[in-house]
Amino acid sequence: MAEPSFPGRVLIKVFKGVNKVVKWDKLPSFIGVFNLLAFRLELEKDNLHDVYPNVGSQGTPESCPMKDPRYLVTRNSDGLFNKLDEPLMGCTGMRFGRNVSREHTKKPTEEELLTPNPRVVSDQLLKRTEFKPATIVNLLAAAWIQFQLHDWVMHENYDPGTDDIEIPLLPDDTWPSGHMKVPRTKPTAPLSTLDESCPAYKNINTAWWDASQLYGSDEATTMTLRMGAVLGKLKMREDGHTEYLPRDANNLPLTGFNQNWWLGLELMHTLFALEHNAICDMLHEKHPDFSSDQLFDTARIINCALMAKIHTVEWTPAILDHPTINTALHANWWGFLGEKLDKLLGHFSKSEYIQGIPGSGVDQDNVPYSLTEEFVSVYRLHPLIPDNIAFFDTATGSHTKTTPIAELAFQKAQYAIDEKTTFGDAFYSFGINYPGAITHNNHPSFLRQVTTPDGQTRDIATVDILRDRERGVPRYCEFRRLFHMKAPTTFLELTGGNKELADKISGIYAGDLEKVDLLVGMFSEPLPKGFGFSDTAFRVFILMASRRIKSDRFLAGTAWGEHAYTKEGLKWVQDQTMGSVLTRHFPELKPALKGKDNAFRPWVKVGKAAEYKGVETTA
Ligand code: HEM
Repeated sequence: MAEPSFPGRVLIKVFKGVNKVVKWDKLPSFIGVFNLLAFRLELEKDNLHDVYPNVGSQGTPESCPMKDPRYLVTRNSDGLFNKLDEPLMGCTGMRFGRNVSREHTKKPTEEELLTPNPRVVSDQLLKRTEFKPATIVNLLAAAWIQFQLHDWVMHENYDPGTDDIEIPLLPDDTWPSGHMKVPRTKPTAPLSTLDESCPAYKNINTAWWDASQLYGSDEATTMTLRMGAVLGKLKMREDGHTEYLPRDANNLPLTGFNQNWWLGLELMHTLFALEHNAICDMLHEKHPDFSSDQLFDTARIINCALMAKIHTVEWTPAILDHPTINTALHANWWGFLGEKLDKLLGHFSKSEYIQGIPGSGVDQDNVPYSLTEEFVSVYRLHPLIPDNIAFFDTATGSHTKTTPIAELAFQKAQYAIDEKTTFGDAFYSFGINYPGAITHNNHPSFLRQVTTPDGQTRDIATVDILRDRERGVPRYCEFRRLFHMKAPTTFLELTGGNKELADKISGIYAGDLEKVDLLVGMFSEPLPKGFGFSDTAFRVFILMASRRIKSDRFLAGTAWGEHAYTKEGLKWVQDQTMGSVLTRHFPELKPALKGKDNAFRPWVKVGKAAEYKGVETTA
């Protein structure tokens, strides 16, 4: 919890008054950014909650000594030593924190868990009836966010059959086997009596922005991924002119985190593994004295920071296409001085407002860094996934095939790359395919009956509802109040005047607005102009997006500098973009990216691609 300074308190108060008359998104953007800052300061004060009983749980230099001083300037795969005096902070296996105080996160009774029936919510409110595209972004934006999410979070569930939740099915439900069972989330061992009534869950990935989805969340995995590669590189499988991610015995990719795999993740992981290897080549040329470990370590922090920058100044402004957000997010990275002046004058100020959060000094707002249950909930963006992908030839734009995602998922993800489709073609196709809009009745059919490689068949829409309840995430109205937002007082207000939707939701929730699930509420509320997801979700992002950078020694702290990154490395981070990464590895994409300053917005339809009239690329 961070008590704001006097000017901060004034800012919060002023904008509380202003927002009674004008909402933040309607203000001119140079005022709106201060409104967002006021939100952030208030959220930092009230919405960061540790779930450990004492600070000792984050480890001490004595209980967890750093045996190899290399970790002063490079990341440890387990997430250790990011904070030197509390070395376990953000590590693999540490608990998810909370954005609301724990008395609001009680474990539900079985009745609360299943009311209203989550399968009914899935069937009536979430099931895709027709594909509704999100036309402000392309399909790379969907793949990117899942790729990032796998860097930050993942829960651990019980093995199927050990402790299942059985979801009652209505008589006409066609679910196979007639029984829908979902293994419960595994709670961590209680450390206090509070943990009994409000269980805590562990994050099986590191919570740091350390690209653990690519490099692994433990040192042993990282070593495996490097085995057989030289000069600090990640191992790839070469086949003619194409480099692929290597496979395990089950034909799943060998990478840092390979759950919930599909072609989108195949593309992202391949691209950033290639980028890692290109950074190693650059470093080797400039620093021929570097050992393989030094090359790996340095390339990893450069690659991680580049991804953090791409996410901050490219992905987020693409999906939240609003001038105030654009200004605020560029200020997060570059400060109000802006990119051009930062590059011209060099990094001279420690103020995050003047030159951005990187290098401005670590601050965890007096709460140990973790990602939170509420953060996971607002990232449940499964409607982004379409059911089919249309593929095109990069050179001619000719349509080559349209393939159901089910045939491009898990072990089959690499099958899209064949004699007709190169990686370049697949990237190009993602550049002009739309993801689904994050709204009602748009969860893909593929994910509403999906069998994962562990043999479980789940309806992810049902699971999305169930998990938030199970993990004690407040329902929509309470969630909004706890995030300092006004809760709606009627169903009609919730849906912004959409009577048909309001009546439908009211019917499902038996007229009790307080019972409306967070996800359902977020999908119902009217969006600010240009927004791809709800203002409610955005409040969590305002807080947590800055915190991910500001808490991290390798981004905000003492390890942000030439001594760790090298001069060339820092320049690489600051100069490269998603577009330059794509065209470095796939130069054939240049015509499609011509004139595009953001690779997550729909690309140019080259040649014959414009003739294709399928829903995948045509709004
Ligand atoms: C084809 C693509 C995808 C597949 C196959 C997939 C599958 C899954 C599965 C099986 C789970 C675990 C469900 C459980 O709790 O039992 C899950 C969780 C989740 N997915 Fe996806 N998903 C996909 C795309 C996405 C995308 C694009 C997002 C957007 C960020 C996303 C966000 C999440 C989140 C936030 C969770 C909860 C993670 C946790 O419990 O820690 N997924 N997904």
